[in-house]
Amino acid sequence: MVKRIGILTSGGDAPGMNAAIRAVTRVALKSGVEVYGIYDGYRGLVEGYIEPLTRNDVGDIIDRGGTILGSARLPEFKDPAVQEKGIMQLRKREIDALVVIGGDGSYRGALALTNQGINCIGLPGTIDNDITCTDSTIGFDTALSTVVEAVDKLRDTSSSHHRCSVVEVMGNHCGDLALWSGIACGAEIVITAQTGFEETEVLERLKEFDVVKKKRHAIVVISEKITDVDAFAKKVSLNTGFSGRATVLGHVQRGGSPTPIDRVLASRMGEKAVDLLLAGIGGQCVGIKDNQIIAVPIEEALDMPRASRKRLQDLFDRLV
Ligand SMILES: Nc1ncnc2c1ncn2[C@@H]1O[C@H](COP(=O)(O)OP(=O)(O)OP(=O)(O)O)[C@@H](O)[C@H]1O
Ligand SMILES: O=P(O)(O)OC[C@H]1O[C@](O)(CO)[C@@H](O)[C@@H]1O
Ligand SMILES: [Mg+2]
Repeated sequence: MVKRIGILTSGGDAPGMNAAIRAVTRVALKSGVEVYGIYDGYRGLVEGYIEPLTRNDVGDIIDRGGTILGSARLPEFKDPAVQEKGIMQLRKREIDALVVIGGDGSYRGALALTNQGINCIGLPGTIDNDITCTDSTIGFDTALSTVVEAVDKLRDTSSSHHRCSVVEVMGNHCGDLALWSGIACGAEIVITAQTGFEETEVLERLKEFDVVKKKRHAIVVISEKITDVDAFAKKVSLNTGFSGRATVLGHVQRGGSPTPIDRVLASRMGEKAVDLLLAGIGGQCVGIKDNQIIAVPIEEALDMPRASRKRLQDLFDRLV
């Protein structure tokens, strides 16, 4: 029977991580399990930056963005010798299981620990929505709201000045933030790793929005890591009737108070993580499918091909 669990947040932070920390802590404490907060992700695990969490420690945080535990990226954690140091820190404190809130990279660390005898459960805390086994990750809905609010504002000023706003959004290699916000904002063009990027074709389409459709503005939402948006905006100015402006939304997308949807999702997922650990289960990650909270082996989750977004992309095309 598990007596003491640890919890850490790892990788890029995401709004709703605090709600998950709160849920895990409170559900565990109510089940008679002690909870230890591990600070700064796997770095804190390896260095022993670990403190007990009480019910009050996780009070007043459900509405707060970021993570009270701090997060970090520690590439060295791929090394089994470094993992061993983390395991020693847990054994010293008789912590026998762990909840890891993070993205796919963090899940790989959780899997490695599970394979060495520390049961870990992964919760999908990332704005990228790039964990295939779940319809939504914790933080995606909030980041999407942030993007939508920003793009709506850019549309106002773009319209006034007959401009094309090229808006770069995060997502790592996942185009969900771009596609969802493109639909929600009525963007003219969405570019993701899945759509591909043919510069001359995009410029031709922009000319058509200007000359044929007589649009006062054009919004191009583009996923990060595809092209240099400043250089592309200059080409828009040179080759179309719009004057181009690039906006990189950047880390503003990672902050802010989580939406109610993210708070509830995080609470439901946190509860599931504790229930799995209480049942002696590790090496799984929690997801939501068709509004049901599920658990999938981490290995399977990491191997799943990304779900096709063709239907949503087709919808976007029909709405333009
Ligand atoms: N193969 C691996 N084995 C062990 N640990 C890993 C592995 N890959 C990543 N990690 C650990 O997980 C941390 C977070 O991974 P990563 O930077 O990929 O972010 P993430 O969890 O995918 O979140 P996000 O992509 O949302 O920022 C890494 O810094 C490293 O400490
Ligand atoms: O905060 P950092 O380390 O610059 O990482 C940025 C990356 O993290 C994320 O915000 C979350 O994975 C990605 O969208 C982005 O590519
Ligand atoms: Mg990732």
